Amino acid sequence: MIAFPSFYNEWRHVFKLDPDREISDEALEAVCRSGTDAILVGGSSGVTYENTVDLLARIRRYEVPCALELTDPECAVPGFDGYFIPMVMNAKDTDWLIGHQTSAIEEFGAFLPWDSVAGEAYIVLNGESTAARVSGADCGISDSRAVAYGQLADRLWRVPVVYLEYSGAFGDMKLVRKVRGELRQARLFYGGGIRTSEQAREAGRAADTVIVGNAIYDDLAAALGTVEAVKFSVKEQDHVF
Ligand SMILES: CC(C)=CCC/C(C)=C/CC/C(C)=C/CC/C(C)=C/CC/C(C)=C/CC/C(C)=C/CC/C(C)=C/COP(=O)(O)OP(=O)(O)O
Ligand SMILES: O=P(O)(O)OC[C@@H](O)CO
Ligand SMILES: [Mg+2]
Repeated sequence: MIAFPSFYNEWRHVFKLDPDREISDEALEAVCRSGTDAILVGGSSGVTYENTVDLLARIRRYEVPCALELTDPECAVPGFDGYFIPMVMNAKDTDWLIGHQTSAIEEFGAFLPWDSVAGEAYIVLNGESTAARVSGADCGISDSRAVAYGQLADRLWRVPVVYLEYSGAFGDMKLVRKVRGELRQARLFYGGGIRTSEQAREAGRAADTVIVGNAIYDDLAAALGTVEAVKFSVKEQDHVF
């Protein structure tokens, strides 16, 4: 029997680092030694094999687990602890839901370390974000539609991660709670616009895993403060069956 991937199951707080953005050695050390549960490497644009290898090599000076979000087969660098493959549930063009992923697997699937690979069912909700632009996501969906996307991914497709993505803007925590409350096996990742400890705490109460990205580059001290805020927050309710 093939083991179900679970390298991310205990993660509460994650820092997302973008290979296309510069980070000093000092800042990277602070991020890696912050007590975060993992570093997720990924970006919606400008990610190359070279900048991904370079970032991985620098992160490997530290003990923190490190996973890659695969957004282009060209950037599939070996040596990460795990790999995520995003699928955008609310993409207008199904290429971003299953098209690009299927083509990549058809061509390169034999080289994937499948036991360390997990799908992510993205629901992209900030129309201004790069992920929304790249995938042509329909961000004007109703709450009930977002909940239904989560249920479909979780209950029909058994995708292990549902990712509510507000990249660049702090999202609606009521909706995050609602979507998570309807998941039976998937973990709910939340990411977007976390700039303060209070926002991090709120997100930590609503989601299983909280991802902080852009703040690392814009306000490192505030970003570092989110680790403790998430880790000491208590999730409000657990999965309802
Ligand atoms: C590991 C290994 C050795 C493998 C070798 C074999 C191999 C090449 C296998 C291929 C694997 C595979 C199936 C790849 C899939 C590639 C693919 C095209 C996936 C589609 C990804 C997708 C849906 C992209 C749309 C945009 C999106 C949802 C991106 C993810 C989220 C993200 C990174 C958001 C943050 O972006 P950022 O740039 O920070 O945005 P802001 O400007 O808002 O900050
Ligand atoms: O960059 P921010 O806005 O923190 O969002 C985090 C992450 O969800 C991006 O994919
Ligand atoms: Mg970003």
